[in-house]
Amino acid sequence: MPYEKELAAAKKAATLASLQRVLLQSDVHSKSDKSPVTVADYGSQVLVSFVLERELPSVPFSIVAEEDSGDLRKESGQDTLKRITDLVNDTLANDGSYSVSPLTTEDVLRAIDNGKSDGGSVGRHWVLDPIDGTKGFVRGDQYAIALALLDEGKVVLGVLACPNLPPTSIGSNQLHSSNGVGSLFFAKVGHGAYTQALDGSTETRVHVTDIENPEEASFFESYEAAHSSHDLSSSIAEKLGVKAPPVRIDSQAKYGALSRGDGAIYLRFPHRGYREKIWDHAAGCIVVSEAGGIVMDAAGNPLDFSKGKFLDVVAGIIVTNQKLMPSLLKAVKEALNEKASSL
Ligand SMILES: Nc1ncnc2c1ncn2[C@@H]1O[C@H](COP(=O)(O)O)[C@@H](OP(=O)(O)O)[C@H]1O
Ligand SMILES: [Mg+2]
Ligand SMILES: [Mg+2]
Ligand SMILES: [Mg+2]
Repeated sequence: MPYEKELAAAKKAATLASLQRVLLQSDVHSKSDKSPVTVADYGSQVLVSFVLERELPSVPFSIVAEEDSGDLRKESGQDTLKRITDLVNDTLANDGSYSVSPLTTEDVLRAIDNGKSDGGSVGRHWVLDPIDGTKGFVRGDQYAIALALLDEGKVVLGVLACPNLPPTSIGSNQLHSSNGVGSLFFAKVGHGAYTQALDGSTETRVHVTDIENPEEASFFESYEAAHSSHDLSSSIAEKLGVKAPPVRIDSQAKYGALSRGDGAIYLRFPHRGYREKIWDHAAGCIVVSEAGGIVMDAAGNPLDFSKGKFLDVVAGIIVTNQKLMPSLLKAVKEALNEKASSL
């Protein structure tokens, strides 16, 4: 079966990365674009790179990943580098599946730098967001380890590990895992999407909701208003006739929750000038598509992951089922036109 080994390796990598035990509020740093990064973001990138290299030793290796080692190579980054190294070694030792001598700080820097690839339309490239939703992670809310594989520019498999998303469906007031077990979602092109509890229970196939009436639909959007216009999505929801208030959660956990029918629509409208990155959508996109949903930009184009690390979309990203997409696209067009004429 195509991509079977790769999917198994990706599940193992994302699951191991989700087992890091960290003190939440500490160790938050600011990157040059002012966005936060934590010891756990780096640790996760190291662990995923390490597991993929171990599990797929014969394959040439390319990863397009969010984090880089620049700040950790500076004098001011030495403390953080040490903490990342300890965290990764603790996680590997607790897991026990790999008998290795502890990684050195040099090994850690090298593993982070494995993520330097530019991706593109030729060959195979892993796409990694080691912690998606860092702000959610720091708050103790939703976050995801998101890993996908591109082959000739197309996403062929994806895995989302969501440590704070309960394995049973969420309502708007039950967003947190009550027993501490999270959810894993995975999909392979042409083979459907599946979920299992992050502690490894049996897998079940997932489908997006089959709701046709927008009045019965609920929608997801970013928790952070800086990441997506809440005004625009409420205007779209109103035009469409959605009654329920927005469900705001961080990260690609939104794609996971949508793939199992917890909500019907995901709206994302970044503010002017922001360019989306492939690692923020690749894994979520294949999980939802294989669950029967559709992911498009606001002009109705499919997402193109073949152009390098950026994902150039028209105006925003919208996700829903086949039945609701035509009326959603119409509502989006109207809301965008209204916004343009009011400027
Ligand atoms: N100004 C902005 N507009 C849109 N997205 C942004 C943004 N700043 C950061 N992001 C992205 O939004 C992601 C989180 O998505 P969400 O809003 O759905 O929780 C972040 O991922 P990281 O947390 O991996 O950096 C980051 O890539
Ligand atoms: Mg980030
Ligand atoms: Mg992200
Ligand atoms: Mg991230």
